Amino acid sequence: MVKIDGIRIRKVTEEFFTELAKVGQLVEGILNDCLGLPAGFLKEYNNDRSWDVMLVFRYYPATKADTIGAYEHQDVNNITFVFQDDVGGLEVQKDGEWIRVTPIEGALVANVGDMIQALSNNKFKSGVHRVVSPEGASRHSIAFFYHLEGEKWVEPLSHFTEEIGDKPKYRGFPYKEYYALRLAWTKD
Ligand SMILES: O=C(O)CCC(=O)C(=O)O
Ligand SMILES: [Fe+2]
Repeated sequence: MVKIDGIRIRKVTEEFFTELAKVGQLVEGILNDCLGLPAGFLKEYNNDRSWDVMLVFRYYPATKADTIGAYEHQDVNNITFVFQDDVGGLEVQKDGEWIRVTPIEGALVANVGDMIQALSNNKFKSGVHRVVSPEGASRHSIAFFYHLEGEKWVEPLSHFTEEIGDKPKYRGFPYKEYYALRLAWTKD
């Protein structure tokens, strides 16, 4: 019988969550600089961590009828971090081709989400990805979704629109509106 130490699991999970939120801030700072935004802009804008979520997944082995663990999608949030085990299966789309994200021990996959795409007026695109079901084994992964707080107003930043003479490709919206639409869409 497996003995489960609930208190320890909770402690480790909370520590892990806290550390991943810090990684989120770090990578967001790198994106901020790569996008040419004023220093600390995204940090100040995305200053509420109450919508961040961490999920643990188990993907069952492929069957004849079912070979996809997670269908092609883009993440709704700012940045997602994925730890996948050595079974693999995560794929990212580039120029219409699916490219395998090879598992590397200890590596963290960082995925740009829809909010970075909207804020940057498509300068950085949200990555299209999927998970193919493993052959003859189950796959496990942990995903940390670095979000915006729901009330946060999202619109293409002036840096990528009026300042360079480009039209906004998106209207402004509160993040929770888009999030609710995407959740409803996933349930269909
Ligand atoms: O399990 C994975 O590797 C990725 C999961 C994923 O793409 C998602 O939950 O949005
Ligand atoms: Fe995803």
